[in-house]
Amino acid sequence: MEVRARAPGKIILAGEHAVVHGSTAVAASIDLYTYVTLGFPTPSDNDDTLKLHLKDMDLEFSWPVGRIKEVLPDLGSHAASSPSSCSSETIKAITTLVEEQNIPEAKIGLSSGVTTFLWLYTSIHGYKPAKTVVTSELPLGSGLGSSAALCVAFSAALLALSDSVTLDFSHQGWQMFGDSELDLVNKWAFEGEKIIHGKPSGIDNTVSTYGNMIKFRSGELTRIKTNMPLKMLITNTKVGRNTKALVASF
Ligand SMILES: Nc1ncnc2c1ncn2[C@@H]1O[C@H](COP(=O)(O)OP(=O)(O)OP(=O)(O)O)[C@@H](O)[C@H]1O
Ligand SMILES: C[C@@](O)(CCO)CC(=O)[O-]
Repeated sequence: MEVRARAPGKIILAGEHAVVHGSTAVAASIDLYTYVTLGFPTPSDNDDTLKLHLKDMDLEFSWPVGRIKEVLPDLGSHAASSPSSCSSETIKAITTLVEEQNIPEAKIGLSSGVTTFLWLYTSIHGYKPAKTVVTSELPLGSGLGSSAALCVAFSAALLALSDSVTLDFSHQGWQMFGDSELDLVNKWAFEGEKIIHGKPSGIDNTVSTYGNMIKFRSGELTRIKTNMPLKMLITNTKVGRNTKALVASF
């Protein structure tokens, strides 16, 4: 069985950065998406590995599930329905798994995304073998929420194949999650964002999860419903920045 999830990027219209310190911000989703495809091998595939393919980045990772068990022996009973934070010991253990993959120096910035994947995957599906493919229309590190879209798309795909979400697999095309399922996606995505971002306010994963426009303050979300599409011209300066470092400097 295979699922494909997509999550949009965002633009913050007011309150960027100040939102980290409890001010109100307004954000809108944009029509550029990150896509995650997830599938489990069948027994006849004889494949006992967890695979991640970052297609646009031309990077492929593969971990034998036995190795994941060795490094992360204490996952306990993974519970898709109860999002939890990644402890510093677990981050250290996952970092070992990421370092063993020898990411080339020029692409080392992607390692936090890979760490986040391993945390979300093992928290929701434990030691199960799987194949995951990521593609994205979003530029990374440009303020358009690529990390949040990645976390939301990971969470949505992982939850779609868990017992916590019921989907109609005979349906062709995109399906929308219900409100309680979106809530779960958003909570897991926030836990993922914490790994990439350090101290996120949660606005990026929230607008990527619910779409449209939102007002956000200290974790409180107000959905702004508009039937009028908002036209925005976004210019890519191609000057990247690292949001984790920026937020930490305030
Ligand atoms: N498609 C992707 N594949 C792998 N990693 C990704 C992908 N998209 C985002 N990431 C991870 O997110 C990091 C970029 O996050 P960062 O928060 O710095 O920028 P952003 O999310 O694009 O911008 P902002 O948070 O300011 O809106 C990358 O370094 C990488 O670790
Ligand atoms: C810079 C910031 O305000 C938005 C990043 O897109 C950080 C955050 O709210 O987590």
